[in-house]
Amino acid sequence: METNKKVTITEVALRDGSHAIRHQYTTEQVASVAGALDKAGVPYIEVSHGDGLGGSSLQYGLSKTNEMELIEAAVSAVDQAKIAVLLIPGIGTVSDLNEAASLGAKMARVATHVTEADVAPQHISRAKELGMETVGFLMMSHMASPEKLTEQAKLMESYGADTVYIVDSAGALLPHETAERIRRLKSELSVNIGFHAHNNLSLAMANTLAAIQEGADRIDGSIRCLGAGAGNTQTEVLVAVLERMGIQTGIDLYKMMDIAEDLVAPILEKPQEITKGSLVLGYAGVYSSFLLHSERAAQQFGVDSRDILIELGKQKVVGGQEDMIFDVAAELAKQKNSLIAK
Ligand SMILES: CC[C@H](O)CC(=O)C(=O)O
Ligand SMILES: [Mn+2]
Repeated sequence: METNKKVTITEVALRDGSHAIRHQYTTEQVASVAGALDKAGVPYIEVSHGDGLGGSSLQYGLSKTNEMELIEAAVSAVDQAKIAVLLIPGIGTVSDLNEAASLGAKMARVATHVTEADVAPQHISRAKELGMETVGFLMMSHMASPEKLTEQAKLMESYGADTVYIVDSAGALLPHETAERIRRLKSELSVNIGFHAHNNLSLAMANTLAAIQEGADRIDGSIRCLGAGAGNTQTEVLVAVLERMGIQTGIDLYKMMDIAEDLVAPILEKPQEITKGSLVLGYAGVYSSFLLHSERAAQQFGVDSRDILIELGKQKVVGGQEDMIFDVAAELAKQKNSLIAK
């Protein structure tokens, strides 16, 4: 692998990690983690509800703290780092984006299902008008062929995205599939290409390195693996690995290790690991953010959460269809009860 290369890291624990702690971040936690990440040299820190701006709802999970207060706290805590926000059109609105920008957010990551980039232009243009850096974030990328993904990535580029991300929302991609997708985007687009992994099949690091090898410019990580499902590529580990490979991130490894240990570990309800539930997310190709919802539905309906996830995978359920989790659980319970009654 080439050396003297540079990779730009976006830390997503304060957004993707929100799923793992049921959106219970406090302003104190966000300010202390963002401030410490800033001092460690992390260039971009994403802060929002797990499902992006406007995500706080019964459908996606209510936030303990209004995300605008979290964004404001993060902005005040940093000197060099830029605060990013995630926005899924339809969940987040242009007025959410206006408010986040007025509070000092400098990057908008506009996220769509991998085949639905065409819902993004309005939000990308508004973010640009607001002077924000823009990212087109193609979620559930394992569900599209490399050809389809390239077509959708080109749409994001045509709307003005400065960077286009391949997002492995389910942690389902294998390294050769990641490499193939990044290679195509690098050869057919002119903008920066990014990669966002989930570790459900223990492949986040392998996929990330495959992406970097193919020329990915930007990589997402979550410190202490604090992200949905089994978490993302673990940022402090990535910093160490890239340092060993001679790839520059500008991030201080010792400081990151201390933040992980002293500030982030205490936030976790339990250590991040690949549980049977998160493994099935990757195996069945289901949104990582569905994990806790499925576990709750399994308990409520007395069924196995793995069966719910496998069925959701078969039905190719996508983000925004969280209500299907309960429908599937209810259907499985009905089938189970009718078998018992026979
Ligand atoms: C529901 C939004 C989602 O968490 C965005 C993301 O990080 C992903 O698709 O992996
Ligand atoms: Mn994610």
